[in-house]
Amino acid sequence: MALTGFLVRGLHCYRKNSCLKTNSVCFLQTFSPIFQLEEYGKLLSGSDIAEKIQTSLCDQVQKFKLHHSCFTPQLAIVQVGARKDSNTYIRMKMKAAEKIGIIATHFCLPSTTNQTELLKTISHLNLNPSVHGIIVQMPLDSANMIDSTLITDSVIPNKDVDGLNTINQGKLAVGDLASGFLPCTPNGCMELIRRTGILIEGSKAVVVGRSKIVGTPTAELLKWHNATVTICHSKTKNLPEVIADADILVVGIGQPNMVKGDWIKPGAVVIDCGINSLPDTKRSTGYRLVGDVDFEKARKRASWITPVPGGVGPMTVTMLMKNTVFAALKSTLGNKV
Ligand SMILES: Nc1nc2c(c(=O)[nH]1)N[C@@H](CN(C=O)c1ccc(C(=O)N[C@@H](CCC(=O)O)C(=O)O)cc1)CN2
Repeated sequence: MALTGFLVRGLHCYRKNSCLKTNSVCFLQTFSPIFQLEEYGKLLSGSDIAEKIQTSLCDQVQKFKLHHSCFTPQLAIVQVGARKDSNTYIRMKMKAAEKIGIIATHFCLPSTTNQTELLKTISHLNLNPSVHGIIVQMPLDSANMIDSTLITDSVIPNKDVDGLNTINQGKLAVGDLASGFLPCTPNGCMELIRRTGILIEGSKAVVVGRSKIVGTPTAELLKWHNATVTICHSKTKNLPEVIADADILVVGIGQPNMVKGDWIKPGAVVIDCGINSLPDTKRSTGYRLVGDVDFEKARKRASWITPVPGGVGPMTVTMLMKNTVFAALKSTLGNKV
């Protein structure tokens, strides 16, 4: 391990106490720096953090039920078509909801569904007072042309637990992080970054990708947490040089192993939002999942790095659950939340 990497890690770890998967940060702060001379960045396990948050959400729901016996958060998951990946994600959402005490209902519409029919389904859910949160699983797998922005905008803002409605995205754009819903993957990324203990304020953050679901809102969140943010996209020149300056790197471009390990600044926190499936004949499934970052090489330079699978994905599901519980609390307590 290069000395620079070791020093950066030392500083980074010293800044703030953090609640982590392992007790490694406290360990580093308390004992001899020699223990910092490890060769690899620490794994930032979204699976472990997600499990802890889900347990705490479950406790909150149970406690609240003691005072409001009829309190049961309800989530409607709307799917068009039957994409295999979407089926997997919806199964994960249903499982998490059950664990927490949220009633999740899956509305599975055929791929022949047209825009008018989909809008009608959403309108019913908007009007149903027992439904607190609505998510339309993306991408839509329809044989018809459907305007996905029109669809996400048709979910009323106070049930938009996906945070993709233009009203909620607008709130985020102007720095109102409290009154609406934050989109799930970006909120999950922030939670992961916070748990490393890195000081976000004043840090240099680079976000690769400008999608509505990941890149753009993550950049907004980092900006409102006082990082200096650079957004990169397909037309960015000198991407490796821009990435080399990042204390915090968030990547969401959907291109397997696109970000190379030697582009990473030693000591950087690396959050990989990519979930790409590559053929792998050695596995019974016939494929393996990889992120957008070349994990094996990047972990030799990063201070913290998320794996794929088990990184950002489980946090996305968990933030959806958190938003749903919040939506149910708001609808029960009104402005007192
Ligand atoms: N309306 C939305 N659509 C989509 C969103 C979203 O936030 N809102 N995000 C993604 C899909 N997604 C949630 O919907 C999601 C993606 C990945 C995971 C996850 O936990 N993945 C596992 C691997 C699962 C596997 O075996 O394939 C992991 O990374 O460990 C959860 C949710 C696009 N659509």
